[in-house]
Amino acid sequence: METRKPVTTAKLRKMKEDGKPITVITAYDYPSAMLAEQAGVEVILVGDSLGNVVLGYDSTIPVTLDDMIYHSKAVTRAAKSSFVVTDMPFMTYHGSLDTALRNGARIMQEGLAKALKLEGGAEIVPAVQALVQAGIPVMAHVGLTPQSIHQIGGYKVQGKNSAQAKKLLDDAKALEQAGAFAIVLELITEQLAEQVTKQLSIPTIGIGAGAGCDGQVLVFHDVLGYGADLHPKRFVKTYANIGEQIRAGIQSYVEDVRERRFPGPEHSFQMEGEVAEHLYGGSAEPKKERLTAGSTSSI
Ligand SMILES: Nc1nc(=O)c2c([nH]1)NC[C@@H]1CN(c3ccc(C(=O)N[C@@H](CCC(=O)O)C(=O)O)cc3)CN21
Ligand SMILES: CC(C)C(=O)C(=O)O
Repeated sequence: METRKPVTTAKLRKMKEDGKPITVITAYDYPSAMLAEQAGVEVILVGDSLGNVVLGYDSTIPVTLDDMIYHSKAVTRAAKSSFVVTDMPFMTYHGSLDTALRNGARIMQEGLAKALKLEGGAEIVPAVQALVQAGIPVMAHVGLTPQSIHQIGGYKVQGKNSAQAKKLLDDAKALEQAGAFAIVLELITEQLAEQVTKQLSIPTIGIGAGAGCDGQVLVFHDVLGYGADLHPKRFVKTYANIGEQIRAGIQSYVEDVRERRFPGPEHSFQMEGEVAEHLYGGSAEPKKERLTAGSTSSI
């Protein structure tokens, strides 16, 4: 069905040059990645936001390297042509470069991601350089960096005063210089994001950063209205309400079982008459109780 050529970093760069918006969504498992792939996104991000939306933590800090690898494995099995980027989680690319390289290698070799994403500015340039020199594409991430939430003190717009805006622009340039192939701009003003986008030649991918970025990323569960951690956020647009559909579906199932409407004869297997005869001397008629209750199941 999907005949698209695999997306590459070169293609993303070309899209920026051609002014074509780059589409990115997170995914954390096989079916969600399969649906994102079929919908035609260029990039699937295995974000450490899985800590919030899949694992039920209240930040991304508890997410481990093994968590990221486990979810990457499921996503990369489904993503035939989308470019899969996986977050390096909290504190796995700090300290020695050797540790950053070893952790990055595990995500690439076991998770089969095509690139890694790292949060931070100039301070992570050595880690970005080391990974890029090892042949790994790196996506940078500046602005609101949720792994530093306790230092930042809240999920609020970053780079608002001129000194902070200048620092963010300098960080972005340093990350491009270090070899990053793209950069996420999270929760910054539209004007600052436009400046960064103009001054860099690598694509900028915005979340809560306005319309001037080269691409946009949102969290799967936010886009679809699916489950936990869904207090409304200004920068999110919700395109479906699958949480409601899932709850209603489960409720119908529960009611059908309680009212003996499920399973119906079409979901059940009948014994051969002579086996029934040998077993209990009866006929192989389906259960009486169910016949009187009737079946209302659809499909
Ligand atoms: N479900 C989900 N979606 C995300 O986008 C997301 C996560 N989880 N977890 C990891 C980080 C955390 N993120 C967040 C979380 C909250 C806000 C938030 O409440 N923002 C306020 C803006 C506050 C201000 O005006 O400064 C908002 O109303 O959007 C923003 C980003 C983005 N990431
Ligand atoms: C929100 C995106 C950019 C992210 O970093 C994540 O999903 O963890």
